[in-house]
Amino acid sequence: MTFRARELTVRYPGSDRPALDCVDLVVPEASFYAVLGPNGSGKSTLMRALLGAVKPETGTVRIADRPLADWDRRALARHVGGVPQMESMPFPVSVRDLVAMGRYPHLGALGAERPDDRTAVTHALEHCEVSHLAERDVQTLSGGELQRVRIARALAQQPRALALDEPTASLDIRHEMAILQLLRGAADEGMTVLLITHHLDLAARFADRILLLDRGRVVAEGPPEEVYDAATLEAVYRWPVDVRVDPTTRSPRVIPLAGPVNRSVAPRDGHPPEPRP
Ligand SMILES: Nc1ncnc2c1ncn2[C@@H]1O[C@H](COP(=O)(O)OP(=O)(O)OP(=O)(O)O)[C@@H](O)[C@H]1O
Repeated sequence: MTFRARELTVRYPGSDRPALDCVDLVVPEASFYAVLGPNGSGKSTLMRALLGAVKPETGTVRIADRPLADWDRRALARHVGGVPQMESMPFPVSVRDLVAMGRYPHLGALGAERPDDRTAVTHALEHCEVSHLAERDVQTLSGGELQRVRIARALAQQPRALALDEPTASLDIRHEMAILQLLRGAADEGMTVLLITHHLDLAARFADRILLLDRGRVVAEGPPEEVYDAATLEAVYRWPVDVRVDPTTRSPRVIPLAGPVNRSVAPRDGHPPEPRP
């Protein structure tokens, strides 16, 4: 499934500047597409606009060549999944039941689970290595465990396109790599994966294409080797960097250099901090 946006502009109520400013993008079918950019550059807003969660001021979104507005909400939920950056868990619910919610758009009129639904839930729990937590209340999970459960819910949905907003932000190295490999494999098998991340090196390693946003605008778009230009990244992130090809992964690696600010937390009048007791 392809995501297409044309001249997409989103402005939040009361805001003097748009969060997204005339953004064009094409996320090709069966690709792994990463969206990068500094804090507040519009990445989450782009994901919300592509999934119909915020209404653009101007511009259009098409999913699988059909305007977003023409999609039946239930059909859209069957085909397109999303893992938002944050989500509160206000009610006690077991991990298995939360992951099973990913099956809702597929259930029949009576809402009864079929063997296919149970298999999808079991596989999703396994893929995200949370089967051992299946009976736990989600409110008792650690940050990384909950993150993996939320990804499992999206996988249980078996969408044809999946958008994820910083899904590995609280994961350790093993689980982060496992999830990225899983998403890469899903893209190779036909799923369209849209990933928002701050991990420049991992994005370069796993993604086919990168969209770089700054202050709501597209600064660069293309394969990682093209987008990862040191001068461009320095200008966007306002921090000096070096870009090298990693000899092991053969993908670009961004090395943040010593920066111009925040070198010390000592008081500005020159007095050293009080000694600790
Ligand atoms: N609901 C909202 N109401 C008003 N302004 C908002 C709202 N959501 C986001 N914004 C603003 O829109 C801009 C883009 O926010 P967005 O969350 O899309 O950035 P982001 O690139 O995902 O940032 P981060 O890397 O910090 O998650 C920011 O200036 C933000 O403060």
